[in-house]
Amino acid sequence: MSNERVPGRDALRGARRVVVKIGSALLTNDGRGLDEAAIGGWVDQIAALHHRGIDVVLVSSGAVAAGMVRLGWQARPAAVHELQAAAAVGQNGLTQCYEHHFARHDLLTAQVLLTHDDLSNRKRYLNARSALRTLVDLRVVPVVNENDTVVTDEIRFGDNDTLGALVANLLEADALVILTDQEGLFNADPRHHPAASLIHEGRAGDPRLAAMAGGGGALGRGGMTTKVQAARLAARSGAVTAIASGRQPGVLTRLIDGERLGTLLCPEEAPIAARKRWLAGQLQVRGSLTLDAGAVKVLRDSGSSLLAVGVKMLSGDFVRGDMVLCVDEQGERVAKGLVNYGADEARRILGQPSHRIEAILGYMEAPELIHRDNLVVL
Ligand SMILES: Nc1ncnc2c1ncn2[C@@H]1O[C@H](COP(=O)(O)OP(=O)(O)O)[C@@H](O)[C@H]1O
Ligand SMILES: N[C@@H](CCC(=O)OP(=O)(O)O)C(=O)O
Repeated sequence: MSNERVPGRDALRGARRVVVKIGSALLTNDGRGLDEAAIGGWVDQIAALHHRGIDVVLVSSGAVAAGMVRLGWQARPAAVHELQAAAAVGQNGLTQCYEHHFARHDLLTAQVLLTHDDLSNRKRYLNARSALRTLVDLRVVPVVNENDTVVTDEIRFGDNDTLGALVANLLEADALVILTDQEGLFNADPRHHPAASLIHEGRAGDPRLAAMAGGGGALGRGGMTTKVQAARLAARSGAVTAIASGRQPGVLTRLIDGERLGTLLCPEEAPIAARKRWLAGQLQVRGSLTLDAGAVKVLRDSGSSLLAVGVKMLSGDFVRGDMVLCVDEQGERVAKGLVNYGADEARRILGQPSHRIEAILGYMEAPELIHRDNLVVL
């Protein structure tokens, strides 16, 4: 065990929002039914992080594997209708198990089942995003899985590593933690190469990693190939990805404490710069804010956050977390960013100093209208 400081590990240490993905092999103890004791242990760690104020969203596989055990099937079926049936049976068990363990910590869970279609269709993407954000704001722990009973090949993610990365993008999470049955990414599959060595840190986009990663075991689907791809996807919105063994005691809390466990894959650029590039690439804006000359100057010259006091007008029907365009009084584009207040609330606090927000709205979501980490100057 090493406590040596490694730069990328600081991003994990400072994480405020984390997506944790747990794979089938771990959850079902290699196919022997849901491993209740292990699940209880991960839930204890997630609850500890939650009580520290860190938002945790869980992406849990295991529906098909748990359903197979409940139905007494020895091998993963190939037929889609049988996979769907197994998933329907197993998802029930998963939900019960998480609900039971989180209840020990007085935490509520919510089952969120998604398909690829839900995230590629703009309207459904926004619905999924606002539902997940609302759950997180309510301090509920969302437990996400693919909606296996309705997926067909065209609309399936196929693996929950990808789903985990897309959820990290959706929620602008700081980190994606993928728990699996190996210590991390090795330079060759350790099941076939016992002398393979662990990669401690790497760049998410490094093509050499993809070459080292192989396919998965009998229960899982994607192996390391999809985990490395997921790290690359997560890096688009600035999230770091850790791949680590779910069997390491206290793995989640130790990772978030910055301990050098598993494999850490970082965005090519610093997380904030990566997030800004991703923001700049988001085409859809839901509204616009007209800034006064002072606000334009501080955004351009000092990279400051945007405060309501510097906004003169707004248009559009946006909700908290939507992308809006900031323009100057001549209508020139100045910046784009994710707003902390929906249009109705924003209208009420326009031109007001931040210390008045609570008196006007009855609560304060954040002192700034757009935080500088979520703002990109054009
Ligand atoms: N380079 C590698 N390093 C580590 N594991 C690898 C590598 N290449 C392939 N694997 C395989 O990936 C498996 C984990 O992926 P998978 O079976 O899909 O698990 P999960 O259910 O956690 O997603 C490991 O058990 C291992 O055999
Ligand atoms: N939605 C599927 C997950 C399939 C999957 O990606 O499994 P894994 O590779 O173990 O994460 C299930 O719950 O069985």
